[in-house]
Amino acid sequence: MPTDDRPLISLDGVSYSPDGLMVIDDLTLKARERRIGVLGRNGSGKTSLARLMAGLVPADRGTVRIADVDVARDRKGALGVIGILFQNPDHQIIFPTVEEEIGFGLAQMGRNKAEVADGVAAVLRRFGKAHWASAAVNLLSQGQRQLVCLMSVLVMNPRVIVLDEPFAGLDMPTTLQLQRVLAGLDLTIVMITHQPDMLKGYDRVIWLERGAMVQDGPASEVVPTFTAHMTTLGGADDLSDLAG
Ligand SMILES: Nc1ncnc2c1ncn2[C@@H]1O[C@H](COP(=O)(O)OP(=O)(O)OP(=O)(O)O)[C@@H](O)[C@H]1O
Repeated sequence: MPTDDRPLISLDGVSYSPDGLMVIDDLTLKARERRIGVLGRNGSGKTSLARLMAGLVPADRGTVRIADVDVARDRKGALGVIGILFQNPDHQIIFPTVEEEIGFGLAQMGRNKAEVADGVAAVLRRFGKAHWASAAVNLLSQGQRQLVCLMSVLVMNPRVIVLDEPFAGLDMPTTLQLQRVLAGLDLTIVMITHQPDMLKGYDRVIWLERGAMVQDGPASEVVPTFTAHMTTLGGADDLSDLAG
């Protein structure tokens, strides 16, 4: 059977330099793996890379294509191929009720009212949360709000989701529950984190420093090197090495 060898994620010579500061420096990345991690210290450019991948900011040089969609130029096309989940759900949520929040993306994609309602009901059912439909988002816990954000992304049926430190601020049981939900998703996940233990078993891990790749390989190779390096840095006797 013929296979499609084109990369699902394709960054070509991407540079991003807001206010003249080089944040992402000539990055090229072709990826088709299902579980991809991006590791790096504070300020290494991880969030900027996530935003570039989702097409939320345009590259100053180079192109970002997800499933052949130029995500910065074709915003409507981008919604159907890539979704992003931020660290803080409150930076993502804009509507007062769960159903409005989840339906927004579908409306942006041009779906009519009935299609939006069907899509929202289906994703709520899928997660056993049909009773949340008319709930006020601000009365939910942070973990529940993060799940609303995840449903808001999944309802658009993207090929890829980028998760930018999605468990920060969540307690251990909530983190473990959300991790289980994510593990069961039949799509490509790009997990942005500075915590190597989040990437156990990942097919591919990119270690980013100062907007450039330090190492690129399976988690079993990159995670131990990254951890050893971070431990050495953490053992230094002052704060002079704080990034930024
Ligand atoms: N729009 C912008 N204007 C100016 N500087 C920016 C902008 N976006 C990012 N930066 C700078 O680029 C660097 C990388 O930021 P980024 O948030 O991408 O890193 P990060 O690896 O996600 O960091 P953290 O782990 O601390 O969230 C930082 O020094 C940040 O201040």
